[in-house]
Amino acid sequence: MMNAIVKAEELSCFYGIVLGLNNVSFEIPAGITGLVGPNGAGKSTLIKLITGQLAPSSGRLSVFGERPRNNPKLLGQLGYCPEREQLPKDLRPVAWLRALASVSGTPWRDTKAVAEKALIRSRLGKEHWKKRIGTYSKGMKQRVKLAQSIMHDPKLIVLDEPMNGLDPMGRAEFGEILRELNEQGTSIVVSSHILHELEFLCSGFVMLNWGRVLASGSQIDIRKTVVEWSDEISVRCSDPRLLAAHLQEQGLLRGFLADGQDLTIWVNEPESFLAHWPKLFSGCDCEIFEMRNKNQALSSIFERMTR
Ligand SMILES: Nc1ncnc2c1ncn2[C@@H]1O[C@H](COP(=O)(O)OP(=O)(O)OP(=O)(O)O)[C@@H](O)[C@H]1O
Repeated sequence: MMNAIVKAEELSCFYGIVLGLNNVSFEIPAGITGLVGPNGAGKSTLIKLITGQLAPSSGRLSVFGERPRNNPKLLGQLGYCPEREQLPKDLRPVAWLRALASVSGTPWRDTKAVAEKALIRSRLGKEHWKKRIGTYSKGMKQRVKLAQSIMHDPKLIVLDEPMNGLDPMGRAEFGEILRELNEQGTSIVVSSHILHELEFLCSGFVMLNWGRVLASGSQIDIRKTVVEWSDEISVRCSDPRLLAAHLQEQGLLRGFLADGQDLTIWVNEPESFLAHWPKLFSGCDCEIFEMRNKNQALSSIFERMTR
């Protein structure tokens, strides 16, 4: 890939014998990229590798062409927004950010401007600046954390599950802020265990599960992969032949096999089928007991990610 900003080659990271990431290779271009996968998939591990907090156990990872570990020059170009909340309840946001900027080497007289600019960019309304952070909503705290990560004007911001706990409106607003930062030239890597949360925001994804990359690339690339993996679907139901006829009438099937209460179907457009199956099954007088993809692992991931 031309101009990859993050490149992993056969990258592994183990915690003792626990597997964090297992031999993954992928590239992330400039733009907004989602790291998606269920809990324990390896998202935080990857984020900690990108931000130099962990060292690879084997393989290579480069960010803007350089190794992140023990690389202060590179780390100065990265912003990190951790999953955990580590904000002081009793401070007001400007005081907190000024302290951080000062610790990072900004001359004290400049810290006010730096802190305020970051709060404006992360869209924390000025009317809230006089309140203590402890009184803030989840969404407002996220904005303070974001401001914290962009004070030094990084080229890449990495955010670990920033949408967690936000309501749909809060997620949409936070997405807007990230999009605006990206339009101003900052690349963004953002993780979530819910694909749906990031679908509207990210141009590309790295999909992880059990420390492995299931798929990576643009939304279009990934959809193609998912389609290839899951065109065979098994259904246990009260009347397989009736259901097969119902689906066939709608032109959805390439083929089917009915055996007792088991129906195996090969669908033409798995992605759309899996997204709409309740609607497609409705109107058929057949009770559905269970539905599985040929690739079990994928079906559960797919379900969890697309829910
Ligand atoms: N400090 C650690 N010590 C031991 N094992 C760890 C440590 N951190 C993560 N792991 C393990 O590594 C694997 C990947 O975890 P990781 O936190 O990267 O996943 P994740 O996708 O970020 O999940 P979550 O959304 O739950 O944070 C899991 O099996 C996890 O238990």
